[in-house]
Amino acid sequence: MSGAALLVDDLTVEFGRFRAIDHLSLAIDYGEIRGMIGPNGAGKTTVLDVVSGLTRPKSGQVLLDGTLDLATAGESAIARAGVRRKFQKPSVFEELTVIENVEIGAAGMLFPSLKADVTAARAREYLELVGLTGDMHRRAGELAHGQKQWLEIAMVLASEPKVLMLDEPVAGLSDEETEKTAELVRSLRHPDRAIVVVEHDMGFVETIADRVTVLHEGRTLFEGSMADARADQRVIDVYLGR
Ligand SMILES: Nc1ncnc2c1ncn2[C@@H]1O[C@H](COP(=O)(O)OP(=O)(O)OP(=O)(O)O)[C@@H](O)[C@H]1O
Repeated sequence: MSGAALLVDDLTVEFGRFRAIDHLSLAIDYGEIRGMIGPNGAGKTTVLDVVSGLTRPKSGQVLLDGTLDLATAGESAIARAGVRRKFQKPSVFEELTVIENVEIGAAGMLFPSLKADVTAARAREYLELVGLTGDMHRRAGELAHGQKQWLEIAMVLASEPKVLMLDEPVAGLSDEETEKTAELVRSLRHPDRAIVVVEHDMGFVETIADRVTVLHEGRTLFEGSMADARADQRVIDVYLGR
């Protein structure tokens, strides 16, 4: 696939009289890893919420493959179309084993009506990818915080998403775990997949993102490489220099 996976077009989101997203337009392409950064309250989570069908905009569209409008589609239709999100806090089935978690997959948890079961062989492949094969028969509840994050990434991957959204994937992780997560996320880049990462750890973002979008007050302040973002005076003023 090529071209835009997600096309956010003139999106406006309001909570009461507060405008969280203000006529935002942006495109995220297949094959890319996009960092979505900006100060607290900039609107990053709100954008992910609209893409996943949790928040309805006042106006505008979010097109998947130029056709399905995620701004009006239902949550499970969005998931069925291949849009998946890993929330900040890991949510795994603590009582099940690591491999059972992947076999069930993220869809099984969020949308029981979706058939997302994967075979044990496939589940092993995903566990290998995230470095958890040695732990596959342990109870998921016994894993360390970082390992739970990686397990949940394997669960989300099991549904082979075209759009993968990661919400602060390295919050609370050690430097070593952060480095491992960066390596993992880079390995997920695929021509048929678009990856969006919201994160405040700029070192992490720099090592994974092809481009970053800096949001500020619900609008795009900057779009380009992380290196150029660091040198941009407006970005320094509202975010990086603080
Ligand atoms: N359900 C809601 N009701 C009212 N205001 C909301 C709601 N959700 C978000 N907001 C407001 O919208 C703005 C954007 O919030 P959002 O969570 O998208 O920011 P963010 O960029 O993700 O910030 P952070 O980095 O702190 O997670 C904030 O001012 C927030 O208080």
